[in-house]
Amino acid sequence: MDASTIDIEKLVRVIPDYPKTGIIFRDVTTLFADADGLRVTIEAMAAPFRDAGIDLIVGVDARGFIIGGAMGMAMGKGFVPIRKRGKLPPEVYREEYTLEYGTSEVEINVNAVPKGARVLLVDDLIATGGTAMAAVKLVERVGGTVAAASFTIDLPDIGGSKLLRAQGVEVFSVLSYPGD
Ligand SMILES: O=P(O)(O)OC[C@H]1O[C@H](OP(=O)(O)OP(=O)(O)O)[C@H](O)[C@@H]1O
Ligand SMILES: Nc1ncnc2[nH]cnc12
Repeated sequence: MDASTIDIEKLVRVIPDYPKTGIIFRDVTTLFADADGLRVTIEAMAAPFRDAGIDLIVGVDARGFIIGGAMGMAMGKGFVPIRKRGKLPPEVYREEYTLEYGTSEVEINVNAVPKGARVLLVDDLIATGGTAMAAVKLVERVGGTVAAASFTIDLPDIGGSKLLRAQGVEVFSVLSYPGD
């Protein structure tokens, strides 16, 4: 099956008012539990960046890890994790940020990215862009550049993808939900 014959949107479960009232939660675990859904999504996320001179994939704890390893395999690149606070061994850099339903802190190992590396940032979803902007800052602090970012889902009206583009990052998403 290819992207034209599988409706991946149908595989994303929608949960209103989770984890807080007013949030429409878009759950990709149902999409990734489906073999064709997983493959078609990863291929679609990788396709725009095959000739973009990407050196490395970086993904954010935890749903970004499901995508990150698969993207590394699909593109023949390595994968580096950005983790929630306290999960990586020293030495790390840390950034605090706000997301659609709270605040959090993420970390990267100080030597995780070769100096000057062109990074493709991947995650399941961009809403406020708080998580992605924290990831951009961490990659820059270790000497790399986020050249592009690929998401399964964009919630464009919340503004994160616009913020990221304003930083000079090329942004792609497979699915988009205006109005969320
Ligand atoms: O654009 P933002 O408003 O920052 O929201 C997007 C982030 O929110 C979710 O992660 P979450 O922090 O819920 O962690 P999880 O992957 O561990 O579920 C999602 O996987 C993104 O990383
Ligand atoms: N609406 C949403 N659905 C799933 N994950 C999210 N992360 C931030 N906002 C989200």
